[in-house]
Amino acid sequence: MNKANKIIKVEGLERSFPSTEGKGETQVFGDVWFDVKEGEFVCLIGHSGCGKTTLLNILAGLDQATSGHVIADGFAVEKPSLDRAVIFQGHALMPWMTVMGNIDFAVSSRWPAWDKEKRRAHCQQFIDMVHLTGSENKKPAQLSGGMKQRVGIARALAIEPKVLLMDEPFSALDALTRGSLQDELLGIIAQRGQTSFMITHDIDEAILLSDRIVLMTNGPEARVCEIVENSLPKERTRSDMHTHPNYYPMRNHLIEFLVNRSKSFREELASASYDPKNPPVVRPAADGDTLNQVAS
Ligand SMILES: Nc1ncnc2c1ncn2[C@@H]1O[C@H](COP(=O)(O)OP(=O)(O)OP(=O)(O)O)[C@@H](O)[C@H]1O
Repeated sequence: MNKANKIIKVEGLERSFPSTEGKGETQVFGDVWFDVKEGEFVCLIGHSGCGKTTLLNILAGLDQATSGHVIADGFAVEKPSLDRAVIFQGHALMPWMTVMGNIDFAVSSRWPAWDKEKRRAHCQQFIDMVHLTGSENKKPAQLSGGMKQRVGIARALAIEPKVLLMDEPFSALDALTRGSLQDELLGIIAQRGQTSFMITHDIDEAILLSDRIVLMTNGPEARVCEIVENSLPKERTRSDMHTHPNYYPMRNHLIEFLVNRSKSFREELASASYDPKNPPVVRPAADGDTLNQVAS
């Protein structure tokens, strides 16, 4: 795995919509620059309305930026691609199809030349991976919320995307189901070295899953305030991460951002040292935070 290979490059992205007053435009976010490297898990955190879903939709090719670009594996994103699979908040499953049918539909789009037997064997691997063995012939209405989201994960991974894009995939689930799915996702992603980008409101989810966390200030005119490097060991689990000395420095830094800095960032933005192309990179840790400006 080449950590330096940037699979996604977000370059000066801006999205504006016609303002509700009918005059001019309202900028949701602008001058957004960051990247996602091969094999990396990047989370985006920000308050409601800062444009997280809009940004993810642009990464997926489902929406167009007002200005700026997204480069995915060397090419400008202009439309959806099977190289970028999306897992939505809702399950977005086809209700008339079985678990196998939903996954097979995606797999047959990816590899139209494969015969049914080959497709089914491929789908089965991913059904087994998300622990849905035995539920192949069930329809979405016969599944719990967690099972439906497992189908969404299996379907996204089965097309072997270069990047997995996730928009708060566990937010509608109860805490226990969310926890077990986070654990499973962590294991699957580590095993496959899957490059991933996830939007979340959940600080612990971000600390558990991500290598880096992009902090967005409040909208309108949201900006990337900072990039936080995860200072916990890569081999963390949900049950042991709280005991690591770097856990509270990480958590407190993220809470402080959401409670205060996401609102007051305009003052930091005005400081001469802030460069949107190279937002500050901070690594909160028990032995003191390290802050560095990293050239992109
Ligand atoms: N098609 C659209 N037309 C006009 N305004 C839009 C459109 N889509 C999004 N917006 C506005 O853009 C802003 C950001 O919306 P978005 O859903 O991206 O935020 P978010 O950070 O994902 O919020 P949440 O965390 O609540 O899901 C909101 O003010 C929303 O009203």
